[in-house]
Amino acid sequence: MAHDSVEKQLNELYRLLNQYNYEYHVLDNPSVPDAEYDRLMKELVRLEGEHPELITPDSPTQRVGGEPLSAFEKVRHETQMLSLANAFSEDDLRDFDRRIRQAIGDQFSYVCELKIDGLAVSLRYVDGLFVQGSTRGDGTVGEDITANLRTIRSIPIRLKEPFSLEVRGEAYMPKKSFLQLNKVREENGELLFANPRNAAAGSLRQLDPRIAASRNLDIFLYGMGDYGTTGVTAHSEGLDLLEKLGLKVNKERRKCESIEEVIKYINKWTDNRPNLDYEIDGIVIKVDSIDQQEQLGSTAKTPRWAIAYKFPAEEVVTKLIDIELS
Ligand SMILES: NC(=O)c1c(N)nc(OC2CCCC2)nc1O[C@@H]1CCC[C@@H]1O
Repeated sequence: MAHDSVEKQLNELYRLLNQYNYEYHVLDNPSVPDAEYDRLMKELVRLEGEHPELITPDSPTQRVGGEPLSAFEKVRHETQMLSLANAFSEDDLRDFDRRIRQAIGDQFSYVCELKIDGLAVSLRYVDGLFVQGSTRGDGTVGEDITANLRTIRSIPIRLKEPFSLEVRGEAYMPKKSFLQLNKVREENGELLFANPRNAAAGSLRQLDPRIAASRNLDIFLYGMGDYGTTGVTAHSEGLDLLEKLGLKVNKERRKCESIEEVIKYINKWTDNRPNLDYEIDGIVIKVDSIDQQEQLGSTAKTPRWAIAYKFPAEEVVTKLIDIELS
């Protein structure tokens, strides 16, 4: 390496560090020990220190931005970020299924996804480079939280192929990180977060990206702003494409050929939910074909081709608070 040009050395370090970061944070399957990653990162920091003019925004050293922002800019979403109508029972699911069949007939498939209990966000990539990230907001206008989203290690700064697309997903805080964060806050006499969703939302609304970087946030992507240029004809294909590009997509997704299969999937995850290391508040059910989604259309706020089955709210064990009788 010593004789290569500095640019070549930098590019090789980018390539290795991005690959190892992807294996660790997206595949959860590192091929080298952490010490090797740290050694290469130190080497990159040293080399960039000697040649600061060669530092580029997609360098692995640029994930955690510099100064805190004074405020968040507004971002208008190219296509509206819809929310979901809810189903609370098997009957609600059968009504949903009946409405679909009345509209497009019986020849269609569903895709079921775990409903991640976090904060809906949008990531924009241009020629493969992560250029902007924002909150869903009211579905039309959100807040620019690019600096905070860059700190999420499972978000690639550069896609594996130079696609320009807008992807949507749920940023979340893993259960373990939530418990650890509240333990530290309790020790420091600070207010505790009520649940991982609030902790994730609170972390992404920090103006100082170093705070967001310290919160061990993660993300699952679940869709695109529009499938137009990708040539994808089904939602399930779209998710496979996002995975191919290096984005983190939840592996528990499942194609279902009938509402019966959907109900079996829901029952499986009702029981298995405690074993996940992130919180889910339900199951999202979507018609798979993009053409059929377009035939079904949307209301002002929610698609007619998707619904969220919500788990019954767990009985909240209210901790008896000893009230000091003054
Ligand atoms: N939270 C989720 O895991 C999730 C998901 N897996 N899939 C979708 O699909 C969108 C696409 C069209 C309407 C909803 N949305 C999700 O969360 C939504 C985002 C906004 C409100 C819900 O949290």
